[in-house]
Amino acid sequence: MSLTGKVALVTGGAQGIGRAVVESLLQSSVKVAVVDLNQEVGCECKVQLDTEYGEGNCTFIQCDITDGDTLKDAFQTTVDQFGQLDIVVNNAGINNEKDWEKTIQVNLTSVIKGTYLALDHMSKEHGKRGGVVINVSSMAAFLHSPHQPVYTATKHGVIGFTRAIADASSLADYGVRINVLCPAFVDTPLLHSVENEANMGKFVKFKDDFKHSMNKFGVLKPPQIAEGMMRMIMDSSLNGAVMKITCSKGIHFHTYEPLSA
Ligand SMILES: NC(=O)C1=CN([C@@H]2O[C@H](COP(=O)(O)OP(=O)(O)OC[C@H]3O[C@@H](n4cnc5c(N)ncnc54)[C@H](O)[C@@H]3O)[C@@H](O)[C@H]2O)C=CC1
Ligand SMILES: CCCCC/C=C\C=C\C(=O)C/C=C\C/C=C\CCCC(=O)O
Repeated sequence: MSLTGKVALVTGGAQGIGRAVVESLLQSSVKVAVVDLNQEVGCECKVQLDTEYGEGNCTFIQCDITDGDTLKDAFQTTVDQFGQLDIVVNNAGINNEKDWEKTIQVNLTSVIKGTYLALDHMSKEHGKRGGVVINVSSMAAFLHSPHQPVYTATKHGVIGFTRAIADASSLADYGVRINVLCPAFVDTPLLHSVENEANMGKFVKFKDDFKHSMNKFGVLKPPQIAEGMMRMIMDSSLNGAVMKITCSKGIHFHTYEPLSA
């Protein structure tokens, strides 16, 4: 897939993994809508991106992705401003075991909504030209970490939803590839939330165990995740693919046993 002239929307794009993805897209001459809850960080991000990549190539849209109408407006604003939509990265996520229902809303429900909105704007079913969606899960989807039961559940859910809707896209010829990316630990503000009782609730007592895991498995940098993301966006053979990124194996794909009768 050539990226020249394409338009992307990245949720949670103002910092961390999303910010690294936004920069990689801008480096490939993609126009980008940065959709994020955090007004202050989002505005700072926009100023820095304008300085580095030139004005008119990105926009910041303040949006709480858990508010369905606001998320819908963010998609429409992107299309109104840049004329089309080709790439959607449903990246925004939180770690909050205390307010675990919010974690489900942000990490799973909003990823589903973001995927359906992406299909509204890109699917051949709606007379559009096709495109690509990448949903961000986590290596937590392959573990059963006692520190983060609901976070883990949401990340399992993102994989299940993405593989199923990718099959639907293929069967119904939506022309939209839908893939999922699962990073191991990445050095972002989210990773430091494990220190806080406000995030971890009663599981905060496991924080030393968690730090032991980080030491054991290592911590990636956001540009390493952006590299995997760009591969998934550009490789037109990928639909329903589950990419893992770890310190030990780098970028690789999860494989599933075929079902037997
Ligand atoms: N940092 C890590 O170790 C790993 C992170 N991930 C996943 O990667 C994704 C990005 O995480 P990080 O960059 O680490 O987090 P981060 O906390 O650094 O950045 C997340 C961004 O999402 C935004 N956001 C949060 N709630 C939102 C909402 N309701 N509406 C709109 N924007 C919202 C935040 O304002 C922030 O800018 C998440 O889905 C996370 O679960 C996956 C594996 C490892
Ligand atoms: C333990 C509490 C974590 C709270 C959430 C904070 C960060 C989230 C991180 C992730 O999503 C990644 C979580 C787990 C997987 C990490 C590493 C597995 C590496 C496996 C390997 O290298 O083979």
